[in-house]
Amino acid sequence: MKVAVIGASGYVGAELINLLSAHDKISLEYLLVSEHSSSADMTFSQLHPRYLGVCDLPLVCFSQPWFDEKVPELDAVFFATPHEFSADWAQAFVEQGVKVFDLSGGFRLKNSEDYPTFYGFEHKNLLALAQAKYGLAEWQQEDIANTRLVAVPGCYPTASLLSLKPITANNYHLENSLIVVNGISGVSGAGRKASLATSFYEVSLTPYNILQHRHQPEISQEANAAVIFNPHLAPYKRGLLATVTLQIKAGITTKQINDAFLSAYQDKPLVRLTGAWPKIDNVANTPFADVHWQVDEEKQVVVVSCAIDNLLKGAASQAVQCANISLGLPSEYSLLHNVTLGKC
Ligand SMILES: NC(=O)C1=CN([C@@H]2O[C@H](COP(=O)(O)OP(=O)(O)OC[C@H]3O[C@@H](n4cnc5c(N)ncnc54)[C@H](OP(=O)(O)O)[C@@H]3O)[C@@H](O)[C@H]2O)C=CC1
Ligand SMILES: CC(=O)N[C@@H](CCC(=O)OP(=O)(O)O)C(=O)O
Repeated sequence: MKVAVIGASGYVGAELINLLSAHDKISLEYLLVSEHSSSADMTFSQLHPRYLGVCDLPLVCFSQPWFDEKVPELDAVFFATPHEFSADWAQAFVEQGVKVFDLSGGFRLKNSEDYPTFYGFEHKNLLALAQAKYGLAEWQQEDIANTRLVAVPGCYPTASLLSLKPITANNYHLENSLIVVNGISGVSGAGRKASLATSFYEVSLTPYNILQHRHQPEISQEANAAVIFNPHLAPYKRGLLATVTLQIKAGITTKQINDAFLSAYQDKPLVRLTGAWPKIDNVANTPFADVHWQVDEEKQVVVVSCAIDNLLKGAASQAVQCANISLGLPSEYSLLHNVTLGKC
């Protein structure tokens, strides 16, 4: 599969390029940045010296002439770009027969009216939005294999949904009861562009975007249950933890909950049922999601916690899982033993 990555100068793009460089069924052809990028005319490894000798391809500015000339060479494209950019451009790639893996939120919400509210722009490509499929790799394999446009899940939604879905998919949760998701992310979650709010000296553990974060409708949509989502920013580089508290129906047993998690994940090697509360250090720089839960049958309460690397399972490695599924490969192909550096 011949691919391009748009957003190659960003944090997610860089992780993706590293993973794709190590993938023997995917050939990385072009690395794109924005039309006026400060990284234009550099090589990838000049910008990210950690990858010197791993990937030294040039960073090229995305433009309409580039699209017209190069798109016929491609089988797939990964967007690691701002949401509005992929919302504007993905359909054009799909129309040219190029499969799209969108790592932004440009195609995650089914209701187009949520875009102005949660993303701050009107979605102009409603056909593509209607055709896009959500790509939580452990749960939506068939959709991912059959669609031309995969909406790779957000970082917080990945950890939240891996926690919630074994329960909500079995309808074990008490309908109309409060489901609360508390999330904590490090500063790489905010991307590479400098900002005072995410400057290391400024960051101190704090909630943010309470009751208005764009991941709330995404989690509710995919869990098929309304949630309250409380994101927190913490002073470390990478890694994310989501802890979900929910009420279960009377009579649902600990064994039923345990069986739901086992049956969902026992044949999914990238989701590890750890038997102890997960820690960010155990998943940072890996494609794993570590999950643990506890049930109080008497109070009808379950608490589930999931830790992931926001840039990997929360973005780049999950996109590679989606590409693997599209290629008919096991979703973990090239990820389990290649979490360090690849070659391109
Ligand atoms: N960080 C995270 O933890 C996660 C991020 N995501 C999503 O992935 C996407 C990328 O995030 P992240 O890497 O953190 O962001 P960064 O800010 O680090 O990178 C953004 C990238 O997009 C490029 N870009 C910006 N504007 C345009 C444009 N108009 N045309 C083409 N390229 C453009 C930038 O290039 P340049 O500035 O050089 O022009 C840069 O390469 C976002 O949609 C984000 O929501 C998803 C899950 C987790
Ligand atoms: C710490 C921080 O700022 N995190 C980001 C979420 C990560 C991200 O980029 O969002 P997507 O997963 O939707 O693409 C935020 O809260 O907006």
